[in-house]
Amino acid sequence: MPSSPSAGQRFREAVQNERPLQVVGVINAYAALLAERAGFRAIYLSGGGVAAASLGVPDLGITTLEDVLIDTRRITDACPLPLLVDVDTGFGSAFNIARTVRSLIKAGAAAIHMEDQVQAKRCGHRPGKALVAPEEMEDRIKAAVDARTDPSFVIMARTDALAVEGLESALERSRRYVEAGADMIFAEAVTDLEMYREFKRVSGVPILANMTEFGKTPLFSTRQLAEVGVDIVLYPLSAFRAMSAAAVKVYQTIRREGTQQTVLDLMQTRAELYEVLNYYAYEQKLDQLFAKERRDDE
Ligand SMILES: C[C@](O)(C(=O)O)[C@H](CC(=O)O)C(=O)O
Ligand SMILES: [Mg+2]
Repeated sequence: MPSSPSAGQRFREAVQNERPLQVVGVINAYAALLAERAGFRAIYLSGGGVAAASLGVPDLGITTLEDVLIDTRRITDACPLPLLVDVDTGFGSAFNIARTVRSLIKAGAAAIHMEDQVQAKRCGHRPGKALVAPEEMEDRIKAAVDARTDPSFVIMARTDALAVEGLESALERSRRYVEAGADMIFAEAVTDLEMYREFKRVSGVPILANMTEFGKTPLFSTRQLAEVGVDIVLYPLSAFRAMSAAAVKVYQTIRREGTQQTVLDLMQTRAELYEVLNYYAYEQKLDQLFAKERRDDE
């Protein structure tokens, strides 16, 4: 067991210290550095984001544990903030879920969210979702909890039931998932602010609200969400959507105009990039090392 607070402990502390805790999606290690500089205390690896950005495929359960681990490791190597990772349905049955949990802890993740959809899952804000029985989801949660090598590692259960079975069922499932060992609840595709209050009441654990854009949930403010007891607010793909729109503009302009002159103001400058990466400190280190080598040679 590590002596300094584990990633899971740091995530739990962040949930306590900031109310509600804003968690932003980081599509790669560099985005994680940008989020850290903007002042966020926790970051997120989106399943839809791994699918789209790392593989160029839709969010339909196509990615594997390995795909998610690669992105997780790169992010946790670069950035100390606690990372919540989307593991979709856990990547298999009980033993696979155990492996998912153990591997993600080793990869430096702080928390996972796992959902009650069938393995051929869909984005939570699209039609055609199908769920497993609550008993099967309870088994998934028990497998995850049992596999934890760090008791602070956060197992968050996501329920997609609201859109499929209605509010009563979603609430009942949340209650059961907490009883099975889930530390926190992710109420997916919520349509009314007041519903969060119900999720909080029945589950009695921290609640996450997903403020993904262009979906089923209105873009509530942190103040509105705090009033109904939400503990964590997620912005899974906001920066990725903005980066992608900027990229389209830049590509189209260069192609059309034969120069990037008119889109320079969309770009981060070289100096800004280097500042984020601490480039000059690396350069100085190199200079020192080489100077030392030269002295050693003399
Ligand atoms: C949170 C989510 O699971 C994700 O993978 O980022 C997605 C987000 C989205 O597609 O907008 C989801 O809500 O299903
Ligand atoms: Mg997802």
